[in-house]
Amino acid sequence: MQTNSKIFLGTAFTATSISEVSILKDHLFLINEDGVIDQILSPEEEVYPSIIQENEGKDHFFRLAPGQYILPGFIDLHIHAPQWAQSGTALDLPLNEWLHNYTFPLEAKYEDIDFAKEVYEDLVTTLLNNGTTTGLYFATIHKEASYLLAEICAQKGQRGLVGKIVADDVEQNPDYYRDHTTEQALHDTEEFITRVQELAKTTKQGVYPVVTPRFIPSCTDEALEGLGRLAAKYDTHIQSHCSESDWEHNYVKERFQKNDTFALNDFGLLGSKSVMAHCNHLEDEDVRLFAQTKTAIAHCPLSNAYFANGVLPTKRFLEQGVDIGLGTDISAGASPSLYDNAKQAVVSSRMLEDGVDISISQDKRGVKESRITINEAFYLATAGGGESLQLPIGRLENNYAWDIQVIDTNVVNNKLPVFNQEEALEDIFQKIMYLVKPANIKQVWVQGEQVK
Ligand SMILES: O=c1[nH]c(=O)c2nc[nH]c2[nH]1
Repeated sequence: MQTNSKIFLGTAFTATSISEVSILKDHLFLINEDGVIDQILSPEEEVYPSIIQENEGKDHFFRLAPGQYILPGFIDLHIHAPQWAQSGTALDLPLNEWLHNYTFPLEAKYEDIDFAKEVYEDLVTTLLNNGTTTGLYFATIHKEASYLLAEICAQKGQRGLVGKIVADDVEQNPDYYRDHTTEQALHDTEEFITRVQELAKTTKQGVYPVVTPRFIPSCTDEALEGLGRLAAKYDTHIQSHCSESDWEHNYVKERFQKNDTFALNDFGLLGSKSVMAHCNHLEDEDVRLFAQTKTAIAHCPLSNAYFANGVLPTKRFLEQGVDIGLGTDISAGASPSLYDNAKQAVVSSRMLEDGVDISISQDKRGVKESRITINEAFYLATAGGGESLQLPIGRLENNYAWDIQVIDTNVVNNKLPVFNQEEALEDIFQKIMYLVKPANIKQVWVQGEQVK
């Protein structure tokens, strides 16, 4: 091993397929200077005892305590950073009214860089404390505050993918919160991309600029076209909202006589580095287009309960070959925790399968074979997020980044109900997924560096 590298000894869980979680009991994880997993050794390997003997007690050797476990860090595919300031409030209106009555007035305040600093620092720290090692963020229309968010991710050690929002349509956006010309919106986006790409050169874990049309209703055709061109020119990630609610889905159909997916594709906004939030209203041809273009979905189950007018058929879309990860969608989803969203993804899928209106006969009430398991929700929060972003993250495998959370099941203020020292590790894993709180997340590491 190279010098200055790190070695971890402990039991870990990692997704090896959409439905399978592999248990790496008492394994050694050898991490290189770039913060990448170099080797994973099981106790059966010949060199295993000698590596422990040579390294135990040194600064770079980390042995987990009894009751502690390693999980990959979570990957949050959809966060509205400015909306952290209203999380847990203002969820009483449908999407378009919510945007105009609460969200645009709040986001307009991020012209004030001091306000942005206060909120963004608190949010990035909170997400790290919840085990989120990578975040895909919408900022606001303001280029300075958007850049500040990328800087804060860089400083705090989180892998941040950040977009300056574009919203230039005079009809759909209020005067007080709008890109005032399309040219300015595209110019600011290009400047933002090049500045963040410069910042990335000095950031171990990576920060990435993301081309971010808020959603089709916010943008003129010229802006959407220009953003497609910028994404291609700089090979950036792309994010937006797609077919989220009945209102939004129908608005796009009326404007373009086609669905969101095909309109976005015409503007060059679908592709292997594109992540579209929600997508609850996709039809079969839309799903095929996503699979063909390798466009991913950010599934935000808590938010969907308020704004989507339906449940994402996660199981079916996964079977149709679409990459899917999980998003908190702060603040349409009030919780900063992907644990909460993983649980909700399971719950929502069960309700979709069974149906909810008992006045309808049982055989017609639900959508058969829709349920997902907690293993599948774990896949979405980890490996699925990595696939969606096309980054080597979200799995404990050679050549993946050492982005992990150390879970302590024995903390005083949230001890998990493990009473039998011989309890099956499969069951302990499920208890972790259902019951962990930030207090249990003892350490967080990103790209081989400790950030909590
Ligand atoms: O959940 C959502 N949050 C938003 O901020 C937003 N903007 C457009 N569509 C949206 N959906």
